[in-house]
Amino acid sequence: MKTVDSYNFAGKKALVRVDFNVPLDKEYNITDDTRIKATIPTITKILNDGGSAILMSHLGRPKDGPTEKYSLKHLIPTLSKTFGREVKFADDCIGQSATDLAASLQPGEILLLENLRFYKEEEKGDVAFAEKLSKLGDVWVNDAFGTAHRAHASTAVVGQFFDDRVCGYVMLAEIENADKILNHAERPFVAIMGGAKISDKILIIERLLDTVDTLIIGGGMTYTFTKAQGGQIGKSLLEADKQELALEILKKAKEKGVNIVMPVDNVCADDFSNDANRQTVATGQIPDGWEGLDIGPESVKLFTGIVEGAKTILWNGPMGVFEFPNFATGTNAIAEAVVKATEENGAFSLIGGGDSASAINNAGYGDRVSYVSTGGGALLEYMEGKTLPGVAALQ
Ligand SMILES: Nc1ncnc2c1ncn2[C@@H]1O[C@H](COP(=O)(O)OP(=O)(O)OP(=O)(O)O)[C@@H](O)[C@H]1O
Ligand SMILES: O=C(O)[C@H](O)COP(=O)(O)O
Repeated sequence: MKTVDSYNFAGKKALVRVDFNVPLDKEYNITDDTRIKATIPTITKILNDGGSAILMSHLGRPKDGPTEKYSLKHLIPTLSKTFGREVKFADDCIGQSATDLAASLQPGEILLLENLRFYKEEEKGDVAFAEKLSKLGDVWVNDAFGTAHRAHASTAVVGQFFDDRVCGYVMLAEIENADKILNHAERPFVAIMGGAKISDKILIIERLLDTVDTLIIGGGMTYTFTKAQGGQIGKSLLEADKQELALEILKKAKEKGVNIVMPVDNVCADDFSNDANRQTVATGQIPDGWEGLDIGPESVKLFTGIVEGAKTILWNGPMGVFEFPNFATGTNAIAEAVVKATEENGAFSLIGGGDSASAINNAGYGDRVSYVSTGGGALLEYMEGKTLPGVAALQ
């Protein structure tokens, strides 16, 4: 596999697939720019070599063609600031305007194409669409790890039209760090899985049972386990059809000698809102009409004690509804414990993308853990052992 390090971009127009699928607020301000910052090394290398960069990405999941809400033009001010130069914008990713702008691009210049998903052909992996994209550049660079689990035109199919397919720094770092966890985990290895649904995490949980010493489960998915074991969960999140599966996981963990740790108490609310009335109750004793929205103080003590003694940590998914400050205590406490283990115990800590990454970044801890992944689904699929189409296309 060719990598950015070993490739000389002098005089080349690099067509770079990035994952600029970043969260925007109502005024189109970027609320977490991790994915943009992550691409600085790759783009800087291209420009410093004397090449130019044509950036292509998706944003959101537009259904009906061009939509203001999903336009990548909203990223231009941030990109220009990040790269310290004007970033040009093509208001279409193919067609005459994109072709002309790409053709006139000079060494050291950056061009951003409009949202690829404004064409349904992108997600379909349409070959003719991929070929049109390929005409814009001389070499294809894939640095979109966050979208590498999609076999789309720009992430995979386009590769066949280039002699030179180059793996970017983000992609390399993501794979290297995930492999450290999968293949070289120092013990004790503790995985913390949270978030809303068991169904999204089941494959990774099963895979982890083969490698971890302790699996901590928190967040909304714990209530399905509690209910399956006969506990009272009030109106907490429940995947009723996954109760069997929950019991199956517990059984498998026992067989494999993995210690599964779940909350012993929960902060519950009488309404799904930050200002709801709150009470802390033991696990399995949530009254009717109440729902668990965070782990309780005893669980925080239990979980952080385990995390602080770990040598390898994988964290994916929040411990509660951390978007509500009154229910963010558990998630923030885990973030602090991960930092402590990393700094004081020399642990290697990898934070799975999406919500856990924004929780750790918003708490200001992004630089104090070993690695914050830019991938959500992509990281999980990689860790489940799947071949990612975006990686396969580079090989
Ligand atoms: N007890 C709970 N009740 C309801 N929702 C919860 C609860 N705990 C966590 N959540 C919600 O789960 C969501 C995140 O769950 P999800 O399964 O999407 O995790 P994730 O985004 O995959 O994690 P990551 O992004 O770190 O990979 C958050 O929006 C959070 O509010
Ligand atoms: O945010 C992500 O996980 C990636 O950008 C992929 O987006 P998608 O789930 O809409 O394909």
